[in-house]
Amino acid sequence: MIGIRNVSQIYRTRAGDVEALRDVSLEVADGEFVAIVGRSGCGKSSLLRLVAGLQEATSGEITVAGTPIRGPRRDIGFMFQRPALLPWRSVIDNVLLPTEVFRQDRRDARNRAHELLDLVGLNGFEKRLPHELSGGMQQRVSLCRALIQQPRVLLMDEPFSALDALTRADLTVELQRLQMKHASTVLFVTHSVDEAVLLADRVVVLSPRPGRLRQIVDIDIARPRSLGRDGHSAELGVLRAQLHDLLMTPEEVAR
Ligand SMILES: Nc1ncnc2c1ncn2[C@@H]1O[C@H](COP(=O)(O)OP(=O)(O)OP(=O)(O)O)[C@@H](O)[C@H]1O
Repeated sequence: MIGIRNVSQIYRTRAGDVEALRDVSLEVADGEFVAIVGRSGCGKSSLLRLVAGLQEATSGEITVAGTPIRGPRRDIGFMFQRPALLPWRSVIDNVLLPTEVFRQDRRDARNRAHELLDLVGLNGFEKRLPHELSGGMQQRVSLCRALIQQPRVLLMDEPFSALDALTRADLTVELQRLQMKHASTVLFVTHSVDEAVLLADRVVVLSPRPGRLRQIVDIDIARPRSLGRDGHSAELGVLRAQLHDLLMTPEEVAR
C-alpha cells in the first residue's frame, strides 16, 4: 500500500545543509499498522510529511496504492500532535471539513460523522465548540476528521503526545479498537515505546540523524493487547526492552 524507496531528505538552510533522512526504504502492506520510533530530530515527521505529499523528497520515490505521491491526496488522512480544529466550527462541522473540501455527498458524510463520533464516545457533543472540550476530546474529534474521508492510508504524527498519561492510554485503547474494526493502513510516529508495542504490527526504528532504517521489530502478539496484568505484559515487556535498547545504544555497541 505504501512504498518508500531510497528516500533521502536534505534541508538547505542558511546555516548549511541538514541531512534529515538517508536512503530509507520501507514497504507497508494493506491494513498494516507500522509505528516509527527514533531519537528526536531523526526525521520521523519529515518522513510522514513526504508520504502525505506536503513536501518533496530530495531523492527517492514514495507511492501509495501504486501511484507516486506528487501532493496531498484525498486517500491519505493526516493527524497531527495538536488537534488543529477550527475554533468557530462545531465538533461535527470540524469533522465534516475534509468532505466539504473534497465535495463529498453531504448526507452521506453527516451519517458517517455521527457514526464516527459515536464510536469515539462523543455522542451528544456534536454541536459543541472545540474550546468546550478537553484536550483528549479534541484529539478524538481530530481522529474522526482524519477518518471521515475513509482514507486508504492514515498518517499519525505523535497524535497523543500532548495529552496526559491516562487520556493517552485511553486513546491508545480506542485506536486499537478502531484498527481491529477497520484494519486501516497506518503509519504512526511516536516517542512512546509502549504505544508502539500496543498498536503496531511492526515497529521501525530509525537511527539518530540522519535517519536511516536501523531495525524493524515484528510485534507478533494477538489483539486486543494490554500492558495490564490480564494482558500480554510479559511478551510486550520483552519487546519494549528490545526497542528501548535499540533507541538507547549506539549502533556499533548494540547486540
Ligand atoms: N523545514 C525544515 N527546514 C530545515 N530543517 C528542517 C525542516 N524540517 C525539519 N528540519 C530538520 O530536520 C531534522 C529532522 O526533523 P524532523 O522534525 O523530521 O524530526 P523528528 O524525528 O520528527 O523530530 P522530533 O522527534 O523532535 O519531532 C531536524 O534536525 C530538523 O531541525
